[in-house]
Amino acid sequence: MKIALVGYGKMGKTIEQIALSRGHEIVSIIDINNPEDFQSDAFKSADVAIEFTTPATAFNNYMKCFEAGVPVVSGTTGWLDRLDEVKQICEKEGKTFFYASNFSVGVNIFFALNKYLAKIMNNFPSYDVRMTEVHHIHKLDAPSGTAITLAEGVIENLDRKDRWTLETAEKPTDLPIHAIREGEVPGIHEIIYESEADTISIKHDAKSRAGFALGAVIAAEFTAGKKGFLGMNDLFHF
Ligand SMILES: NC(=O)C1=CN([C@@H]2O[C@H](COP(=O)(O)OP(=O)(O)OC[C@H]3O[C@@H](n4cnc5c(N)ncnc54)[C@H](O)[C@@H]3O)[C@@H](O)[C@H]2O)C=CC1
Ligand SMILES: O=C(O)C1=N[C@H](C(=O)O)C[C@H](O)C1
Repeated sequence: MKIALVGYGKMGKTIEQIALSRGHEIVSIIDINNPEDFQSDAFKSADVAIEFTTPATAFNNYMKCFEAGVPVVSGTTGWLDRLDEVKQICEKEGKTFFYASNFSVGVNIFFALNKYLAKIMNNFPSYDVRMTEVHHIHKLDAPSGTAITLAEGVIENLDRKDRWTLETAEKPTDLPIHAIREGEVPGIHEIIYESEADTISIKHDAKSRAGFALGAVIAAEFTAGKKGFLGMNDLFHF
């Protein structure tokens, strides 16, 4: 498969290694200094573009990929206020877009576990819930996209919570997310339920970026040749 990389930072470089090891060809690499390459024949020849850039640049990159007729797989976080626009473009204009706040298989198992635990906790009101996420100091957004997805999973399934907040809960129905930035941590997410009697927590701790990158390449293999708005539920049928 012919892959274009949009964003050649920590994730772009890890994805390149994994894509090559799975027999794919990297036909174009676009970073901040060569946006004109979106119009190149090499970029247009790609079966799929894998986009990992920044919250401020992702949406514009998607539009450039769509204009070039190249399906997009993206994991960039912090831009989801424009998610509905992208979904509408896919629906109305027949474009292809695969999004995941976290591509790691382990985190997607963890998402399912989080929802199940939240459902159980409806019967146990003595437990309050909070979340913690830890990432490297270079990360631009807080809370992480994964933490937001986890918070949405709790809110959809636990009747006593109706929104997430960063750091402090303003009312009992808030789910607070504590975001820590330290060293080169690839990503840790923990959901903590605490009562007077005890604490129950579930935690995912990424050992490196390899799991995210492998998931993104598997998603790209799945996406090539498909139409519409796609996500990890389409891939793994959770
Ligand atoms: N969904 C997932 O599984 C994962 C998502 N991420 C997200 O992916 C994004 C990127 O993460 P990293 O690679 O660690 O960041 P990074 O900072 O190492 O790389 C970002 C790259 O994008 C480039 N860039 C900036 N503006 C651009 C533009 N207009 N066009 C093209 N390239 C541009 C930068 O020069 C840089 O090389 C972040 O939003 C992060 O939260 C990171 C890991 C996993
Ligand atoms: O910026 C990162 O590094 C990561 N970002 C994603 C997020 O915001 O959830 C996924 C992963 O946690 C690493």
